[in-house]
Amino acid sequence: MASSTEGTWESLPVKLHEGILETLRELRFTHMTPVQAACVPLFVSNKDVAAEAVTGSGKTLAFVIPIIELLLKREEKLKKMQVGALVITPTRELALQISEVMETFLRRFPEFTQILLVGGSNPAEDVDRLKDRGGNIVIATPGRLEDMFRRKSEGLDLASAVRGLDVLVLDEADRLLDMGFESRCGVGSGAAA
Ligand SMILES: Nc1ncnc2c1ncn2[C@@H]1O[C@H](COP(=O)(O)OP(=O)(O)OP(=O)(O)O)[C@@H](O)[C@H]1O
Repeated sequence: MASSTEGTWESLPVKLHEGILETLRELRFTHMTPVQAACVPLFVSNKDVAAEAVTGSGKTLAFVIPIIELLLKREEKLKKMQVGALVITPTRELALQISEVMETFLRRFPEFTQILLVGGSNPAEDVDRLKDRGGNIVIATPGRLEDMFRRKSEGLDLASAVRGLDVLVLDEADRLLDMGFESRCGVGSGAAA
């Protein structure tokens, strides 16, 4: 378990949505970890954030909570095929972990859908899932994500879906860059962890 600080979630200068605070109480996460205390207020205030922290320091929540907060602040409701947040992470295991944490918090925000796009399954199934259910929050590994961007002939226009993106998170950005991600995608604003 991550080591926590003296700061409670309620003590942040930016007030978190009650639905998020309720989930935190349910998880018995009373205090923030240092990386959460440093990142959440900046991220929620629309600042670009780059964080470096050791494994197990609570990085996941440092971006999962701001993603939901920022999507809640949007003036226009996200449509089914509109991606508001994109999280790119180097491995399937990390993507799955992030998606599980996101799922826990989204239980109180059923208005947002999330989709996990990772290798190891038939890409045609991901195309169908995306076309069918859409995804306001996409959690992906780089290879499968790139593949989904090339599926326009199958009726999936992911490039248009990400046009109004509010948040981009590059999880384990150093590993993503080692994988050659930089040469394939333009990196926009958001967070790198
Ligand atoms: N504020 C908190 N209070 C108590 N436990 C927490 C808190 N934030 C996160 N945790 C727990 O600490 C553990 C580590 O958190 P997390 O997986 O987010 O770390 P991480 O830095 O992203 O790790 P990794 O580098 O493996 O991705 C998880 O079990 C998580 O549920």
